[in-house]
Amino acid sequence: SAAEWGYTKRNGPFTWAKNYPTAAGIRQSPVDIDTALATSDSSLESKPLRWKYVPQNTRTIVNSGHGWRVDVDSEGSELVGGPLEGTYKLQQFHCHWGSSSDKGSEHTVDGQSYAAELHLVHWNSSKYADCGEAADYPDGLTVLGVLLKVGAKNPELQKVIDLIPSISHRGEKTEVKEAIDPAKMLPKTLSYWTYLGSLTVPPCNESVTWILFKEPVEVSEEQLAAFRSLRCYKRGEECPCDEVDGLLISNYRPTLPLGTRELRECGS
Ligand SMILES: Cc1cc(C)cc(S(N)(=O)=O)c1
Ligand SMILES: [Zn+2]
Repeated sequence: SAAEWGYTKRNGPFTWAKNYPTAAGIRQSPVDIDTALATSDSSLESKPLRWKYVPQNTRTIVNSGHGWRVDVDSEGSELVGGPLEGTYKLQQFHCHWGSSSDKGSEHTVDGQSYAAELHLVHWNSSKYADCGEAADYPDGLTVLGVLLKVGAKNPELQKVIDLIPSISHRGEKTEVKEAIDPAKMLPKTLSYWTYLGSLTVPPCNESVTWILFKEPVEVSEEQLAAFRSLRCYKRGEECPCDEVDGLLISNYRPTLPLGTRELRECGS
């Protein structure tokens, strides 16, 4: 419907606050990472970030109309340590990109955009029953962010790309037959920045502890082009968005002010 949020002039990030007032809050994401502001924190260094994923638990990939999303059976996964209290479980992962590879990441670093950004969404299973409930609490969610830059073809992400033709239109979904290992999409060095923020999509709940790895991971131009071949409208319907024939060529939210929030870092 026309009211549906998106990334075009008519329904894009600058219109979201109309229907989703939280989008105008003071704990919003993404933000520009001003590396000079980051404070290193010994407590982060003393509790290394640790994760365990079950590749066989990656279930389905869906075209949400806002991008692709791989839904995961949370059982057996866990993320602990670093800034986190308790255990978080993996719920889904997805990506944000731009119409050309000079932009597309959601977070920027000292004003620099990357070509894309991968998000692994986790929910606090120590305190809440599921992701939906957790999304309503300030300590409910944690998203691991990975900056993607143009380079070599990413073999693990290629398993996602191979499925894109079968979810070309909004609402289409398919089984993930070949297990995708989220751990293989993370950078080698585990240095990261962390701050308290929000979902970067409506309703923009202010319930996310962001952990953004410092080291970018490579993805090829062809793989980025595949992301941009997704359509934002349903098969058989005409294109509601004023994008080039409804292609999802860009789905990143511009940065919001960090304000008085603390930005911490772990590792060089
Ligand atoms: C829970 C959730 C859902 C979606 C679609 C996207 C996010 S994000 N971009 O904040 O990682 C979080
Ligand atoms: Zn995201």
